[in-house]
Amino acid sequence: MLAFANAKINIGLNITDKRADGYHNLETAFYPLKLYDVVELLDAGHTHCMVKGLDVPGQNQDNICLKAYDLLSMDFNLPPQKIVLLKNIPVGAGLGGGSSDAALVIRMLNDKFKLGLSVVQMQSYASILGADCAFFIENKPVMAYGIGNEFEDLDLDLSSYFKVLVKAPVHVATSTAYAGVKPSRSSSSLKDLIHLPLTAWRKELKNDFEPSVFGAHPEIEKIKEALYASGALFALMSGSGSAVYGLFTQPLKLALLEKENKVFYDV
Ligand SMILES: C[C@](O)(CO)[C@H](O)COP(=O)(O)OP(=O)(O)OC[C@H]1O[C@@H](n2ccc(N)nc2=O)[C@H](O)[C@@H]1O
Ligand SMILES: Nc1ncnc2c1ncn2[C@@H]1O[C@H](COP(=O)(O)OP(=O)(O)OP(=O)(O)O)[C@@H](O)[C@H]1O
Repeated sequence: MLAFANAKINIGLNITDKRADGYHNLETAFYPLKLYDVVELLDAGHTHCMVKGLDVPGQNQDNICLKAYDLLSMDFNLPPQKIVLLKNIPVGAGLGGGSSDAALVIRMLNDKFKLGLSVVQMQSYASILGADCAFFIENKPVMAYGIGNEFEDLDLDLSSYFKVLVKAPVHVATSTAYAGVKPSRSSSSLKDLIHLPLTAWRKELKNDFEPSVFGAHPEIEKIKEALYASGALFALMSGSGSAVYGLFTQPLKLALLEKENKVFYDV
């Protein structure tokens, strides 16, 4: 069985407070992108993971895909599987690639072995593996709250915009990025602001990770500036970075940015 795990972007991200368990409450919008890892499940003599494509830091045995398998194995009698991951979504980019792979493994195991799990049950398994993992079970635009695993439907369609994603050669670890932010409650809620015309987003929407991540890596801020200078209606760093996206009315090529960065078009 073979399936595709998509990336996400955050459209606005307010970090509202730090919780007693060390995690942070936030308010964000998740939007799925057309940028994919590929996951294949094959029956095998023993369960293991093979990674191809982009380098994933750490050992294959620590891959989050195996954590997803192990989690379901605690409740179901699953035959051993070889999990082949073709990694294409940049890592340490704020695009949720690892979380998406893990959510996809849960969905694939549910289908392949007819486990009968509901969406809510799969979301609750996914939440154990990562804060934003549950989003990838349904993969539809949502407002997210709590630690990023409480959802409200969001009526948002960006399919008419040409989306460009730029990944600087910098790995930003999520935990380091959270440690750099001082949480604060915003006076206006993102849920209201996101329904303003897209041309107002530049002034109204923010990502609370940007000040500290841009401070540590000025080249990421330069990418955002370059996207605006090239005509983006809206540009923002995704999640904890380092990827930055731009929304354009027309297709374009950003040859200068391609020199130093990986640029993905029409995502
Ligand atoms: C930055 C975002 O991509 C925004 O959507 C997500 O919040 C990241 O979610 P994620 O990668 O699934 O995060 P996890 O793998 O669960 O957590 C990684 C680390 O990030 C921090 N973390 C994560 C989520 C959250 N709401 N508060 C946190 O403080 C914690 O230090 C945690 O140890
Ligand atoms: N399948 C996977 N894909 C990506 N990273 C993985 C995977 N499995 C384990 N990891 C570990 O997770 C780390 C990436 O997590 P981090 O939160 O820093 O990045 P991210 O790009 O925001 O991704 P995510 O939101 O999916 O966690 C990697 O350094 C790697 O050690």
